[in-house]
Amino acid sequence: MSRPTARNHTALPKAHTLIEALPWLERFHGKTVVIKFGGNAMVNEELKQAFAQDVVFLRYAGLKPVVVHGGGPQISAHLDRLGMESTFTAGLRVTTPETMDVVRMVLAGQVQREIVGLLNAHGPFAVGMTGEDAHTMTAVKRMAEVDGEAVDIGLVGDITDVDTGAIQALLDDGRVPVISSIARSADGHVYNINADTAASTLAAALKAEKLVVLTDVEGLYADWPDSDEVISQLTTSELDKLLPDLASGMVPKMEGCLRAVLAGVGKAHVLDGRVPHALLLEVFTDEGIGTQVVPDPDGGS
Ligand SMILES: Nc1ncnc2c1ncn2[C@@H]1O[C@H](COP(=O)(O)OP(=O)(O)O)[C@@H](O)[C@H]1O
Ligand SMILES: CC(=O)N[C@@H](CCC(=O)OP(=O)(O)O)C(=O)O
Repeated sequence: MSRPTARNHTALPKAHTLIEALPWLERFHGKTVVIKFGGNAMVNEELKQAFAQDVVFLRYAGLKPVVVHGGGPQISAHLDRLGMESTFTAGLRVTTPETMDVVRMVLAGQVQREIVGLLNAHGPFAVGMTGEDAHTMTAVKRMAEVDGEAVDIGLVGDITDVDTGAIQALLDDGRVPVISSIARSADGHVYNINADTAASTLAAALKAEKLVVLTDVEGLYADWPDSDEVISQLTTSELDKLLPDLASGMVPKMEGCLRAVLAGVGKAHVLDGRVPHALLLEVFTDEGIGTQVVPDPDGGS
């Protein structure tokens, strides 16, 4: 079979595309990137495989990707199959002990396994774990806030401590940790953690270079749901002012981005996971996609 020659007229644009990645490869080599793969971004096989290719590409390019996954729609679908209702208060799932069993089974037993399988089709990279493993995330019970009142929503937790030891050991060994948003409390309860919160807390604890949140919208809309104009960049103080006006789906994401950048993560991005290879485009090209949160120029909040 004959190979196209290097003089082929299609070769130069390809070389330009590869060279465009060079400054980013230089900048991010050896750096940790936390990627939150939302349940709503796991729409079809093609997108899931493109996501796995991107993560493995980052790994081969010398970055240290850490995947934190969601699975809200998958949990709701399973509860539905069991004839159990899904109830959300202030964007958080009301989690009874029976619901928690399903959350744990779907996140750690189904969604995480699927992502691990997709990544490991490329090599022995992915190792699945939950926040329970090796005390990676320790939680306390979290209440929801409705009209200024604290509401009990069951076994929903907030992370109080992160032990990055197990994740670091996996990264040092060249692995890609794939983490489900479940955590244990010091007194042995298992809590359901919002996956955006888990990803941003881990990004902060790992002192990641970047947090990338993949979801099912193009980014943060300025005037949602009335307009689809995406805010391309926000500083932490601009985001802080905007947070009280945001609708529920975006609150944990944008709160997480703010928390991560204030804690020293270089940048946080919300990207459209329905666009194939959105992750790769964000990390390795000059293309400005989605919404990025950057530190204030003066270093303040
Ligand atoms: N200002 C906003 N900009 C974009 N999306 C918004 C905004 N406010 C609320 N949303 C909603 O947030 C959703 C994303 O959150 P969520 O459904 O929790 O996704 P995921 O499963 O990826 O975590 C969007 O699909 C949209 O319906
Ligand atoms: C407390 C809480 O609401 N937990 C979420 C955990 C999964 C999640 O956050 O998944 P997405 O990122 O796909 O929404 C839930 O039970 O749905």
